[in-house]
Amino acid sequence: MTDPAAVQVCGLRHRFGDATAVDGVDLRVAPGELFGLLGPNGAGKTTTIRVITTLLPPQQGTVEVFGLDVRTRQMAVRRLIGYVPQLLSADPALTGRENVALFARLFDVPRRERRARTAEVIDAMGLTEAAGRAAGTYSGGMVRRLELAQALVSSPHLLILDEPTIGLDPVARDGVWERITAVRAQTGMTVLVTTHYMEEAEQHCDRVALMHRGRIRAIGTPADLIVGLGADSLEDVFRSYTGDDLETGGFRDVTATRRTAHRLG
Ligand SMILES: Nc1ncnc2c1ncn2[C@@H]1O[C@H](COP(=O)(O)OP(=O)(O)OP(=O)(O)O)[C@@H](O)[C@H]1O
Repeated sequence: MTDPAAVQVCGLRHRFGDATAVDGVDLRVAPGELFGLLGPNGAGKTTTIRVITTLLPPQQGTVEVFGLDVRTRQMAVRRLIGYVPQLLSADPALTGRENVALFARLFDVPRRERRARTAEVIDAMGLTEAAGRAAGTYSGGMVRRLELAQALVSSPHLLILDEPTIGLDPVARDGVWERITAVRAQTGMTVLVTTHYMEEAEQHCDRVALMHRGRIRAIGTPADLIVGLGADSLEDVFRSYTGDDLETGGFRDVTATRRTAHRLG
């Protein structure tokens, strides 16, 4: 039997009242892959991710994580996943080390392994020197890396990151990607990331899915999508699928940036 996909989404649909957020999504992420789910604000990316992480039950369609149905094996799925949401998940009053240790307890890292595991992920995220300081004193990039450490402390098989670099300056963004890439190289972990920074997706993702108005419009390696359309960049590919939506406020950068800036405010 072939190994199950890290994530298998079939015919997923999700409505909020009259609005359809996800409109028949099919998606397969292979084990070990770094997969990017791309799309403007409102495309349905976060809703899709919330179903994959078991935070929202699927209304229609099926979702499996390493062969486990999110509907019937919720707890088993949660144990396989590390999730960094867009919104705050670090406590500004706790030190970096205390924040990570808290996640180690929450995610049932065995007591005798907690201290070493906490130190290991803090080190992997380049936060050893700052680990004794309150997270409220961290820069935006450090907070992101702290949240990555929190998600990694339970050694997840699948790391899910919702807009990991939003609101960060280019140096901090590079720092976050550098750490993600290093952990992945070391562990072979599967990474599913949403981003609307096309150049980052082009540079770091093995494959991407372009999502727009609840549907997947294109899926493939960035290079194949670019060559397939005779485009110059992934940004061009995206524009050809989403049309004017990019200009008419599709990427509400400012709102999203503010949301991040206020996370620890
Ligand atoms: N809890 C909710 N109640 C009502 N509508 C919602 C809810 N969550 C999402 N929506 C709507 O569903 C659609 C898809 O939203 P979703 O957050 O999944 O998109 P997204 O691609 O992740 O965008 P963003 O980058 O802004 O997070 C949007 O029109 C949004 O307004």
